[in-house]
Amino acid sequence: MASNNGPIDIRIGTAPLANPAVAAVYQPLTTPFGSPPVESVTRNHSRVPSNTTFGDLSDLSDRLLFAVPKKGRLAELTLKFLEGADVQFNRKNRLDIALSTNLPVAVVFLPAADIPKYIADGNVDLGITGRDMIAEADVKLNEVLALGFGKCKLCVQVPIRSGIRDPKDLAGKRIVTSFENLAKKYFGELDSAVKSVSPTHIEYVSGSVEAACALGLADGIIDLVESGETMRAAGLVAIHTIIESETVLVSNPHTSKQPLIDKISNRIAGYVNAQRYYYCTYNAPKDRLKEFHRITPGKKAPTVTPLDDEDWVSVSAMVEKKSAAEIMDKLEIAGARDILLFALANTRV
Ligand SMILES: Nc1ncnc2c1ncn2[C@@H]1O[C@H](COP(=O)(O)OP(=O)(O)OP(=O)(O)O)[C@@H](O)[C@H]1O
Ligand SMILES: O=P(O)(O)OC[C@H]1O[C@H](OP(=O)(O)OP(=O)(O)O)[C@H](O)[C@@H]1O
Repeated sequence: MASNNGPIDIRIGTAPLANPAVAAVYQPLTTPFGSPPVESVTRNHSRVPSNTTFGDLSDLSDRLLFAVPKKGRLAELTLKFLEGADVQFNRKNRLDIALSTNLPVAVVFLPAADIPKYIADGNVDLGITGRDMIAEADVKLNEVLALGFGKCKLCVQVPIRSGIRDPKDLAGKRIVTSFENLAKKYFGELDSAVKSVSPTHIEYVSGSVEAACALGLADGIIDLVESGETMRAAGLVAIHTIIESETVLVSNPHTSKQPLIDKISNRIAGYVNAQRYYYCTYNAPKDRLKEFHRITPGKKAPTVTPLDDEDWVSVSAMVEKKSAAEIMDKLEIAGARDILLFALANTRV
């Protein structure tokens, strides 16, 4: 995770600068932690040399800017959500801004840790990132939708062999983390509560946090835990959860693009819903329909269609993925035949 310490000079993309339209967008930018903000570069044409033509990019200011993680574990899955919402775009090699070809949207690829601040400052309208990143950036955003992936906990961890099991026993000691602000807040309060003589020392590292204790750099760490495998492999144990996180769709509360945000978030909600269900269809003996109704009640009720055999009907219903195998077993035992399970591309409720 990137540090939020002070201005960092970044470039949205690197090359090629030969095309003046592209060069206009490739001005060196500063992050929202410095100035000028991205918006003034990408949307304010006065910063662009007068002989520059924007070409395809001239309408950027009319587009909804949609920030997505450019790398890391959220990046690939996030693209599936854009596909699910039918936000089509062509991303040119190494370009970090891609214009949608079917919606007035520009997709902006940014580090997940920077997305909350860009949205809060109005530099982009909509974005996908982790709740942990939003808490660390300490900004107020509209949470539009939880996306059902990237679930993890931010935990205080200590070496198992240290014997420490109460975070209060870390007051005044050394903590290493990528979540510097949350760590300072948590241990600041803890130091006051236990009236620690010296403040807990918080050290920022950008990755491989779990190595810090073994290397003698820390008495404890604050890091993300999902399966707990990384933690256990490093001989650590979690002694407190600071926040629970999940990947979320978030927007700027003052955006002028609300109608388009509603349209896109509705489509993404349909896609999220589709990930939870399968569509199940099977043939069932007509005289036992009540029993099948109980096994697959569907969202409202199962669809029952007559077959060219008066003793049998075709039944279809949505079933939750997590219990799909169990349901298929029950259907088969109850006498259903030709049981088929289909993945859903999208849904509307
Ligand atoms: N093990 C995990 N399980 C589930 N979600 C996770 C896990 N680790 C991280 N996340 C989520 O993914 C987000 C991005 O994590 P990632 O490690 O990809 O960070 P990054 O800084 O964007 O990328 P990189 O580590 O490659 O620099 C985290 O803020 C968190 O919301
Ligand atoms: O509980 P687990 O399932 O083991 O997942 C937790 C690990 O996942 C993340 O690291 P990541 O793999 O993204 O690498 P990083 O340490 O370089 O950020 C996080 O920082 C933990 O180290």
